[in-house]
Amino acid sequence: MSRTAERTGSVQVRDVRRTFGRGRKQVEALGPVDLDVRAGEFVSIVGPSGCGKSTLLRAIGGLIRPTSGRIELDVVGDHPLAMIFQDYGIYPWKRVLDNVRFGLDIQGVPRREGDLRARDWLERLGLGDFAGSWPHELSGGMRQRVSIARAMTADPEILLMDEPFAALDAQLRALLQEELLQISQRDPRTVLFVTHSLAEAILLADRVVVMSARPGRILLDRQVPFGRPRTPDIRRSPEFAELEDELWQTLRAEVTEQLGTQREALGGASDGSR
Ligand SMILES: Nc1ncnc2c1ncn2[C@@H]1O[C@H](COP(=O)(O)OP(=O)(O)OP(=O)(O)O)[C@@H](O)[C@H]1O
Repeated sequence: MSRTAERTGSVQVRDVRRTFGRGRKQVEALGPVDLDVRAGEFVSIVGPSGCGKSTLLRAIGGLIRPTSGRIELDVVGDHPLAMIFQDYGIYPWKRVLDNVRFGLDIQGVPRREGDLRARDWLERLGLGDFAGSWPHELSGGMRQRVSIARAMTADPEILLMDEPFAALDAQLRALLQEELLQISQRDPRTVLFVTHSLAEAILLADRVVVMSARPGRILLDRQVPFGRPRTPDIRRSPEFAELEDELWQTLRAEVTEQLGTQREALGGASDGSR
């Protein structure tokens, strides 16, 4: 059983802002954002392109510092977080098993135990026969499974997933969504999941948060009206369609506004050049 049985892994984001650059090149990327995620809760984050979703995730993951505000994680382990990115983040020079064991190697877990845990997750993700393969020998979907296996093997209290399925074709994406749904129900833990797909967001999460155009703030925070365990069949229910529609209405307004601003900026630039 994972550490969430001890109810750790909650996340508190308080009045967090992040800017990049200085002077005229300064970009207000994020905030102010307030967000509470309970231990064991799965929260999906959606928002227009460039609104600061990755920035928020990277700040929670400790990869960047907020410009202001604070982030608190209620965790007990020394390595409480794992991140999964769109580009898989696996090392081409390491075989599959070594990639999956990598986080454990860093934690100083003995190799034998690391191998057992890594093989266990490779089996669960249908990659048992590929432990000795090189990443280039795998398909995109298999590589993404390797990065999921690596994150899960580390048994993090908090899992941060940044558009993990964006690079996959529609069928593979649907398959991995279903696998992730099963994994997250069998082995619950705190997950923050960034996606551009509203249906994916609802299928997987307990809550969906919609962010505004940059600098991203939280516009809508909705509980998903389906308990656990659930199956992908919920996609066919009227409640699913209703929530998807509500999220889209909010998101649509933001995307439209963003497009308008971009058009104005382009129009201004071309006027100026005439
Ligand atoms: N290291 C950086 N230096 C300068 N600007 C940055 C940096 N990282 C992000 N930004 C800017 O901050 C804004 C938010 O970026 P971020 O990647 O967080 O958005 P996002 O919502 O994840 O976008 P997408 O949905 O397209 O992946 C963007 O305008 C981006 O250009």
